[in-house]
Parts: sequence; C-alpha cells; structure tokens
Amino acid sequence: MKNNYDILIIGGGPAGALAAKTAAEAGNTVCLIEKRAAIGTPVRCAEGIGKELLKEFIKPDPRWIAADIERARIISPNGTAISLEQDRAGNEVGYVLDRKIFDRELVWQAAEAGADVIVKTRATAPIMENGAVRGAKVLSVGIPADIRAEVVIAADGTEAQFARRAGLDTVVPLREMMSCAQYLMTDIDIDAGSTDFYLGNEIAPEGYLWVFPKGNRTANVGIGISGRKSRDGSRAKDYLDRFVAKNFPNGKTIEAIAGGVPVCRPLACTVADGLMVAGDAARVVDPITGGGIGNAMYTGRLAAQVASKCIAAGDCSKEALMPYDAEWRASKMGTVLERNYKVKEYFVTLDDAKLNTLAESIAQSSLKEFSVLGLIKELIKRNPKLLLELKALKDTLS
Ligand SMILES: Cc1cc2nc3c(=O)[nH]c(=O)nc-3n(C[C@H](O)[C@H](O)[C@H](O)COP(=O)(O)OP(=O)(O)OC[C@H]3O[C@@H](n4cnc5c(N)ncnc54)[C@H](O)[C@@H]3O)c2cc1C
Repeated sequence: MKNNYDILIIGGGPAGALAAKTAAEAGNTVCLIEKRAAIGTPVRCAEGIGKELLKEFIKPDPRWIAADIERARIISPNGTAISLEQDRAGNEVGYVLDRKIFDRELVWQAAEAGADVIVKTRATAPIMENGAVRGAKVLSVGIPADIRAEVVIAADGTEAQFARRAGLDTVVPLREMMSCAQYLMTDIDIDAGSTDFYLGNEIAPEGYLWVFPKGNRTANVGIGISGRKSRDGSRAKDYLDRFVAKNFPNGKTIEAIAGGVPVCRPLACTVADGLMVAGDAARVVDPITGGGIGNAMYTGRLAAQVASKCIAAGDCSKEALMPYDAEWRASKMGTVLERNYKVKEYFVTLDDAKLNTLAESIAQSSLKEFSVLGLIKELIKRNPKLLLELKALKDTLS
C-alpha cells in the first residue's frame, strides 16, 4: 500500500467501484479501500435493476445475472395486482443480479484499469488540513496508517460516516430511514418472471414487501418499513415472518440480513474541499422503488470524471468540485429523485382502503410504460381527483 494517491475511494460497492475504474482509466493514481474481507459479501440488497439502466454502465453477463424479469407487479392490501409489463420495444423490465459476483466484477474492472484495491481496510477519519480533506486515517488489517490524496471520494454507503466526520450533514430523519429485513429463500412457489411488491399498512407500514425471484424456486423475500415504525430491523422482521409463514410455509431460509435504506432527499451538498460523496452516502436512493445500484454507479462515475479534471487543473477546492454536485442534480436522476420523493411523501399517507381503490381502478389495464411516471399517469387518468391531491402535495412541499 502506497501512502499517496491522486484519488482515494472509500468503499467497494457499486459507487466506489465505478469511481475507481473511471479515475484509473483517466490516468490517475487510485486507491480503493474496503473495510470488509470480501467485496460484495454479505449482500444487503434485493438485487433488482432495470435493464436499460444497467446497460449504461456494464455489459450484462450471465455470470452475475440471477434472473430475467418480465414484469413488476404491485399488489394492493386486498390482493388486487397491477402488472407493469415490458415496453413496446420489447425490452424486458429488469434483472435480479447476483451481487456477490456483480460487485466483485465491478471492482475487478477497476483493478484491471490500474486502481489499487485494498480490503480489510477501514477509513476511521478524514485527514483535515486548513478545513480541507487531504486523505484518510485508516486501519488496515488492524494497523493504523495514513493515506493521502488530492481528492477523497466517500462511497461508504448508508452510514455515510466519512462525510459526517468531514463536517457534512448526513443525518436522515428516523421516519425516512427504511428499516429492512430480507431472507434469501428457496423451495418456494413463485412467478419466476415477476418482481412483486406488496403494499398495505398491515403488511408493511409506510413501506412495502418484495419478492424478487433468483431462479430455481429461490427469491429475495424482504421488507422495508418506515424507521419510525421500527427503530431497528427487528420489527421489520416480525412483519416479514408473518408474510413468510402465510405465503411460503414450506420455504427454507438460506440467508437473513437487516439494513437501512435512506428514502430522504439527497445531501444538501455533496462536495467539500478535497471531498466528494457518491452513492448511498450521498442519499441518492430512489425514494419510491428503493433502487440505488444504478444511481450509485452514475454518481461514482461522475465524481471521478469531475475529480480527474480538477486534479489536472491543480484545483480540488469545493468550488472546483462543485460541477459534480450541479451536474447530477440537473440530470435525469436528480429530477426523478425529487419527483419520486414528493410522490413517496403522498403515498405513505394513504390508508389501505385508498390503496385498494387506486389499484382496482387500473388493475385491468396492461401498462406498457414501466416507470413510476407511467403508473402515476395511468392512476390520474382513472382517478382525476388524484391530480388535485398531487398538486396540493407539490404546493405543500415546494
Ligand atoms: C434490504 C435492501 C434492499 C435493496 N434492494 C435494492 C434493489 O433491489 N435494487 C437497487 O437498485 N438497490 C437496492 N438497495 C439499495 C442498494 O443496495 C444500494 O443503493 C447500493 O448498494 C449503493 O451502493 P454504494 O456503493 O453507494 O454503497 P454500498 O453498496 O453500501 O457500498 C459501500 C461499501 O463501503 C464499505 N465501507 C463502509 N464504511 C467503510 C469504511 N469506513 N472504510 C472502508 N469501507 C467502508 C462497505 O463495507 C460497503 O462495501 C437495497 C438496499 C437494502 C438495504
């Protein structure tokens, strides 16, 4: 391990891996550190991703695709299902990945591009000089060391500890931290081509429960509920256990995980002097779908592109790094995050009767557009009063 790099990346998830690959390809000296012993393990994810989104970053490979998904179904409390199907061009809606292999592949590509990848190495604090981040203090296999860098990209996931220690406000309100529990289950009878989302306050208060198939009668069966309903994974697990006992009484659990998904607005600012924040640490998970893999890869890549330019120009101040913050906010991702945050704030207020009414109104139509926007448009078409409610919500929030 050297102790001086152009770019130091903290975290070997999708954000960190794309940042490291992009930065190394641009000719920088790059170090990616990961606190865990093995990249991608344990998996804290339902592993679903849209096909078109994935292809923006990597060529799909059967080694890390567990299942091809043809439709997503949203199932209301009384069992009414809305099916979101493939689009007119025939694109299937998505994949369920095998992230143990997928995450490793991304990091492998970064290493092949020239990045140093060091596991069992945890960033404990930023190295601060005159208010600027100049690297990180680390514990590498338990041994303390300093790694200096022109720019640090903090891609350390939901806890976002590095950015917090560098002085950024990363606090997520309790109600906006989804408390999650998930089982990888086998021997269950499911529709192998459908990712299913179950709604309802008895099933998953202010959240949803998902079944994402992984082939061979195996699936990720998980739940996310508002943190104010569950301070840790334990109450989420109670709801999940009830669902599993009722729907998959003969299923076997292979793995169990708990975790948090921030369904809040992104950080107010994702740069500081010598520091950029990407992926979950920047709070760029979609507040409705809970999808964060694609947004992590997008922000990781963009952060490295902007950092490379700043290093070449010899200025890594907050002002110089700011185009990263401005560009992702103005991007399609930034626009969708803001819109979906507002829509999520509306949907969490709905009781089960309202959810049933909305679902029943469009259950018979086969939706061609697989997107939150397509779903909302269809709901408004069938329930014109909804437009007024959403407008009122927009006025309240903006
Ligand atoms: C239960 C659950 C289900 C989900 N389902 C989906 C889904 O179906 N689809 C989807 O798109 N998204 C899903 N997500 C979200 C998705 O997993 C994340 O958005 C995505 O992994 C974010 O990537 P990242 O690189 O920002 O962070 P992460 O993947 O969390 O990677 C951060 C890495 O940083 C490392 N790290 C942390 N602190 C340090 C430190 N101090 N020093 C060194 N390394 C450190 C961690 O060990 C980790 O490897 C889900 C999340 C959860 C919890």
